[in-house]
Amino acid sequence: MATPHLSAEPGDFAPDVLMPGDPRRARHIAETVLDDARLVTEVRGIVGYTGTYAGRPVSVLASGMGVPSISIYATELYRFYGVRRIIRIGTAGGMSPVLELGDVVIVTAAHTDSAVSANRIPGIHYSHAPSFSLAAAAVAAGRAPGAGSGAVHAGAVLTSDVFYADRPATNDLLVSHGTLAVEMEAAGLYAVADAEGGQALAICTISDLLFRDEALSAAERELLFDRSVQLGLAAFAAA
Ligand SMILES: O=P(O)(O)O[C@H]1O[C@H](CO)[C@@H](O)[C@H]1O
Ligand SMILES: O=c1cc[nH]c(=O)[nH]1
Repeated sequence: MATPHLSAEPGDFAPDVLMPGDPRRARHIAETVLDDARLVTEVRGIVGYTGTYAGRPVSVLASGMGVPSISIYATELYRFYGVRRIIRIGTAGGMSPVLELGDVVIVTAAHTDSAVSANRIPGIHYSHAPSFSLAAAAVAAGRAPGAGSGAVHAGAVLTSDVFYADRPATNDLLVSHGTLAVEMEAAGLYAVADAEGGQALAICTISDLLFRDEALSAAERELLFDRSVQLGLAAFAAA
């Protein structure tokens, strides 16, 4: 049975789903990483594919941008399609000066200004955290020999509703409290996973730096995901 946002049939999605924001990135992952990938949904151009990787069934579905969008797709996957684990394959803006373009951040916590989370549990400042086993497995894969060049970090991000934000003082405070980067979905994914009894992780590639005028082109952004996809697949296999 289809949902309002997914035209896939029951059983079309694997229990493990990689979730990039961009539908083109989802197609690229399906075509270059999965074996025997087949299209299972394309409502609103949000494409999803299911195939195998190293003999294990794996799906990839785009999330669109922002907490509301990823919350819809993650809820429908966990609630109606039997999905158990979702790993977001995203980009993020580097806030901490320890980061360089192309570095990978395994998101072990997500602060947020998102209105979606503001009143999730009234009176409570909710902690947005990933599955410990997925995060630990991804960190271990990032430290393994042959994991590729560029640093792999583990730490907190800001999940923001606002892409074009002008808040240097807030950013300084976040960095002084250990925040590494900013993106727009991880906290929403983690909260939905908690609410639906699923597991989740976000692995983000640094596509631009907020403290220095450097950014990757759209084409470079597309190519840089290979390493985070490999870490995500290794985490699925090991966790
Ligand atoms: O590259 P994705 O995964 O979409 O992630 C980041 O890029 C988008 C903003 O350009 C937001 O969705 C943000 O979280
Ligand atoms: O949300 C995002 C994603 C990438 N880069 C940013 O600056 N913000």
